[in-house]
Amino acid sequence: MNESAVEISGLRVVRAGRTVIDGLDLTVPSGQVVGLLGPSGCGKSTLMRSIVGVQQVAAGTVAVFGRPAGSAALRRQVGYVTQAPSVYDDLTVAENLRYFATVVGAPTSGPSSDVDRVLAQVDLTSQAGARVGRLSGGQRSRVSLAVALLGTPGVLVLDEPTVGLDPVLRRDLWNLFAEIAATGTTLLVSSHVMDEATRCDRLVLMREGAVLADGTLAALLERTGTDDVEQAFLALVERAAA
Ligand SMILES: Nc1ncnc2c1ncn2[C@@H]1O[C@H](COP(=O)(O)OP(=O)(O)OP(=O)(O)O)[C@@H](O)[C@H]1O
Repeated sequence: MNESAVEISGLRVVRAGRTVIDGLDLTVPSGQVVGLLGPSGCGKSTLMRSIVGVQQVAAGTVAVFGRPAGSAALRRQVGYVTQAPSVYDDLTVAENLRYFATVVGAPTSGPSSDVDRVLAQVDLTSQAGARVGRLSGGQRSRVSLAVALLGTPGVLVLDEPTVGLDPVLRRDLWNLFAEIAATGTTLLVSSHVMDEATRCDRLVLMREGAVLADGTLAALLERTGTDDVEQAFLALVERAAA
């Protein structure tokens, strides 16, 4: 895996007059599930918005597959699921997908239909005719994910996709992320639940708008001499303060 999916250098973001990301450098390798972990307000969503290209940046560069974040050529290359619901409750699952497939210019019918492909990928084929407003929380999360998978993006940016889900649904969703990554897609998944780290190929720990650590869980535990990510995070915070 030579090519990196995302390259960030010297990123600075100012929101409402306050610097919320300051001089951040990060490389995200291709085809992996990368967990973006850190406490609430540390800047995870802001970093993700910068990668998707919807955040005004004050300084630095953000490139996805070598192109500036947000450029037109990346439109089908980057899938994004925000924390806010972004599908229509009063439409069926299939209607939502056909609508968003049209938006991204993906085929909506026939043997190469992207709608059928993503429905199968998130295991919702049997719910295609159901109104989204009537689905369970876990099913709705998978509809949002299916929308982001339209057009086969190379990078999927998922902002706290497992929040509010029960442990079984969380496990199922993480299994699905691994399956998607196995097809070569890069997933950047944020969470403030540290135990979700065990499901990631690689971790980026954030605190106060900066990257505290970046690497595999095993390397992080070894470096900090700890047994889990929560302890590792605390050890790094203490070291930074020392
Ligand atoms: N719309 C906004 N306008 C101004 N400041 C904002 C806005 N959204 C977030 N911020 C600020 O930017 C900083 C980073 O917030 P961000 O949402 O990126 O953090 P986060 O790690 O994603 O948090 P959470 O886990 O709670 O979603 C916070 O200090 C927050 O108050």
